[in-house]
Order: sequence, then structure tokens, then C-alpha cells
Amino acid sequence: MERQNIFTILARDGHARRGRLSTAHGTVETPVFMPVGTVGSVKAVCPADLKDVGAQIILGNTYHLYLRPGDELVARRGGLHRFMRWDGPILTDSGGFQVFSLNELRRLGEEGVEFRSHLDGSRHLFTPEKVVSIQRNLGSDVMMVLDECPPGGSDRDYVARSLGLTTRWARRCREAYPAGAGEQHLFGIVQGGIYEDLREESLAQLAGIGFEGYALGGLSVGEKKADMYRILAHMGPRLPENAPRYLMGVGTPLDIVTGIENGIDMFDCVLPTRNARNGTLYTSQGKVNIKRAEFREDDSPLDPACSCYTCRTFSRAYLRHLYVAKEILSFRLNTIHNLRYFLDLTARARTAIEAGTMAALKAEIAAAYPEDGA
Ligand SMILES: Nc1cc(N)c2c(=O)[nH][nH]c(=O)c2c1
Ligand SMILES: [Zn+2]
Repeated sequence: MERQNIFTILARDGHARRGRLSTAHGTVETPVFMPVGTVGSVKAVCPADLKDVGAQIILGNTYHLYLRPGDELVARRGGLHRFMRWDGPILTDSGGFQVFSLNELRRLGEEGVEFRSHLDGSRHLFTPEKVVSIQRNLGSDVMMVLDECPPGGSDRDYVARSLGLTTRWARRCREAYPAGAGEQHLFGIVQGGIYEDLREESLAQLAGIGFEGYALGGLSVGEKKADMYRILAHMGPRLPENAPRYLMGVGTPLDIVTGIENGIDMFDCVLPTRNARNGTLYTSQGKVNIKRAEFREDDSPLDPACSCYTCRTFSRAYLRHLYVAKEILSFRLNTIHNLRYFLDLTARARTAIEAGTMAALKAEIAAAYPEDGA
């Protein structure tokens, strides 16, 4: 069955694209930031908070949901959307990345990757077919193939061998879920480390198989920032023109704007949620460390340029007090703000692309976050 085109480009500004992705749970205006909902919750906030901050699509981690509560339990409860009461689109990663990042004990082979649960030490095997089955049980709108993400700094020979395995696994994922098999989309993941020729080879192999979208993996995994930006500039515009392009695990505000100017449409990163919980807040004037004593009696809003519930309602003095007192409310209010900042950033990018002013937005973010580009 021929699939209708799921992605439409509405405007361009250089390589930057303003687009629209259609999914079974609604359309996604791109460029878009996806809050990370690791085990079926975006930590410290509820679905109503997510809607209030402008979230369109969120991310779930297959590895974590498979181990707890279990993908088959989620399927019996009606799928992840119903289970967590999120009615918008959901993207799930394949779990391979978490296997590598959370498990010392793992065995990589042609069949798949064997690992022990970080929860109870039980043994498991993720194969391409298994991770597709898990994501079908979860019912995510966008599924990711099983891939191997070579550690940052891996040598060229290892990266070359690894991308071959990633391609063979991607082909098995596609065979397990052929185009048109259902309403879920399947995205391929381009690997190839910091080597342009290997990146192009990985992309050519994946494009030959054919996916509804294409991700750049293997970045923001410990490589030098200059190497990430070099690969981003080389590969972003080379990804298939009429498919959504997803930069996995990225990134800082400047990384995101740089990704957009290089043709990326979708981003996910734990920075806004994780840093909210350690008091690092993103604002129009750069990062604010809310625990600093200077805020003890500061009645001003966290960010006068932000219209989120936190900035509309509370002072920096109160936010500092909650953080220092280790109040649970601190996590929620800080997360609401940080997510709103990242979601507003991509919303402003959508407007900037339509107006042809992406360069001005990038200059503004580079000035507010000079440390990001280092
Ligand atoms: N930075 C990254 C974050 C990620 N969640 C992933 C991933 O899930 N798969 N493959 C990847 O290469 C990858 C890189
Ligand atoms: Zn705010």
C-alpha cells in the first residue's frame, strides 16, 4: 500500500525548513522540540502542564518501558497514549542507546544485543524484530530502528564495521514493519561517527531501504562540539528532502538553532527537564542558577520575556526558596519554565523561517548562550 506523504515543507530559510508532520495522533508543526518522557512521564509535570507549555509530541524510552511496567502490560492497558493520558503524538526510541549507556554487561552480536536489566539483573535480548514488537505494543506514532551508537571517539574502523551492523538491523526492522503496514512511522538512524564519507555511506544504505523519516544518531555522545557541528553541517542538508529529519539527543539552545539552520526538523534532549531539577534554568538572558544567594529577595519573575505559569506567578525569591528547601514543587515549576523555554525557542524558529529571519534568531541565542558553542 502506497503511503501518503507524511511530511510537508511550508517555508524555507536557507537550509532551515518550516514543516508539518502528520501522525495518527495529530499533526506536528516543525521545527519541534520533544520533551523526554523516559518511563511514561515527563518528570515532574503532568499532561495538562505539557499542553500548557505548548508540547506537541513527546518521547518515550523503549528500554525503560519494556523493563517496567512492561510493553505487554501497556498494550493491555490500551497503549502508551491511553496509559499515560497523553493524546498527542509520541516518538519512542528503540532502546539500543539505553542498553549501551545503562549496562556495563552487554553482548553485541549479529542477532542483537544481550544485556542485563539495570533493575534486577535479569537477562534480555533486543533484536530488531523485538524492538519493533515492543514499540508496536506501546503504540507510538514514530518508532526508531535498533542501531548501534559507537561511543564518541571510536576509531574509524570500528565506526565503519558498526554502521554495517546498524544497516543490517535497520533492514530487519523494516522487514518486521514494512511501509504501509500500519499507522506507525518507522525512522532510520544514520550513524558513521565523525567521518563524512561513512555518514554518507550510512545514509545511502538507509535511503535504499526506505523509511518515513531519518535521524542523525551518534552525535552529542562525547565528541568535540566542532566535530558535531561539522557533521551536522555536512549531513543535515543531505538527509532526504521530503522526509522529517531528527537529531537525536540534542541539545543546548544554540545546538538546536544550529541544527535548524542545517535542515533538522525534530529534536529531543533531557537538558530542560534534568537541569530544571538541579536549579539550572534557561532564560532569554542565558542560564540562571536559581540557588544563588543573589535571588534571596529578588521579587522579579524568573524571565520577564516568558509567559509560562511559573514566570507569570512566582518570584525568583520564591523559586530559590523552594529549591533550597528541596520542595517537590520546585521540580514542577522549574520544569514548566524550562520546557516552555525550549518549546518557545522552536516556535520562534518556525516564525523566523517563515519570515526569513533565522540568522537573527541564531545571533540572539549565540549572544545569550556564548558557552554553548564551545
Ligand atoms: N545522542 C543520542 C541519543 C539517542 N537517544 C540515540 C538513540 O536513541 N539511538 N542512537 C543514537 O545514536 C542516539 C544518540
Ligand atoms: Zn517561564
